[in-house]
Amino acid sequence: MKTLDIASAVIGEGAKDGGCKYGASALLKSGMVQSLARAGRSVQTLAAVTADPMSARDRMDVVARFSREHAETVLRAVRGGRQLLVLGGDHSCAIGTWSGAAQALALKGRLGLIWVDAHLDAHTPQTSESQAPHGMPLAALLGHGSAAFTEIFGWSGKLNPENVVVIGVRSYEPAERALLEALGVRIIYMEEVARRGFAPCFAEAKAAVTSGCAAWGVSFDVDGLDPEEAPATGTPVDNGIPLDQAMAALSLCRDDPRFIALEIAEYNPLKDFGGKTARAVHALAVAGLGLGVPVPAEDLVS
Ligand SMILES: NC(=[NH2+])NCCC[C@H](N)C(=O)O
Repeated sequence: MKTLDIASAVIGEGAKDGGCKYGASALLKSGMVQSLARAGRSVQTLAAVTADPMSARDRMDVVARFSREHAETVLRAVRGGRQLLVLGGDHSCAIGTWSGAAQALALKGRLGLIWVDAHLDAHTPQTSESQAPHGMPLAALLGHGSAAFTEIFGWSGKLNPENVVVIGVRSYEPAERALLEALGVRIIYMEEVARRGFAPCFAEAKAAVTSGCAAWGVSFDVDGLDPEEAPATGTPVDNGIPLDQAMAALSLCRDDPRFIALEIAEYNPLKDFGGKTARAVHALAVAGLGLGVPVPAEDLVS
C-alpha cells in the first residue's frame, strides 16, 4: 500500500465565509492522522500551503497564487507515487489539487474526477453573481474562466468533460448549469441521489471517470452532505447526502491503485460546536482511504 500524504490547503479567501481557512489545521488537531493510522495507513503530513492576501492584488489573485503553489505540492506527491488526502480550505483549492494531479499524469493519460457537492462550482468571472472564486473551480479545471486559474503549468483543460461526474447538486445558477450541459458533463442532481441512493450513483460515476483514464480522484465538498449531519460549512443546503451512504460509496475508492487523491473542502471549524462535522469528515476520509472490510456489493444495487 502506498504512503498517504496529507496536504493542507489553508485558504478561505475564495469563499464569502472564510472560516474554512482553519479547516485543515482543525482536522489535524482533532486527530486525522491517528484516525487514518487506526485504519491501517501510514501517513505523512506535508508542509501546509497558505493563501497570502497581503502579496496579492485582489481575491482572484490570492486564489491564483495559492493554486500555483498548492499544485506544485500535489504534483510532487503524485509523481512520488504517493496517495493524497487534501484538506481544505474553501473549494477553490480544487484548482491547484487537480491541476497538480493532471500535470503529474500528463505523460501517462487522463485524469477522471468525481465532484461531490451541493453546488456546481462551474462559474466564470463573467457569469458569477457573487464573484466568489470557490464557485468557479470546476469550470476552471475544464478550461473555462480566468486564465490565471485555467493555465497553471501552461496548459488548460486539466479535465475532459467525459471524465467528470458531479453528484449531489441542489443549488446552482442557470449559467453554470448551461456551461456544464454544453460541455456534456454528467450531473447527478440530488433528486436522483434520493431516488437511487448515493452509493449506486457513485458507482456509476466511478465507472465513467475511470474508463480510459490513467488515474482518478474525488473532490468532496462537505456541503454535499446533509447539513443535519455536517452543519459546519459556509454554504449549507438542506436535504443533502446521508453520511452513511457517503461512507459506503467512498469505500469504493479503497484498494484501487488508480485512485490517487481524495480532497475534502469547505469544512469550517469556527461553526463546529461539539465537533460533529469534524467526526463526519474523519469518517469520510477513513471510508475512502482506510483499509479493512469493504461494503457488500448488494448495498450498491440501483
Ligand atoms: N464551493 C462552494 N461552497 N460553492 C458555493 C457557490 C455558491 C454560488 N453558486 C456562488 O457562485 O457564489
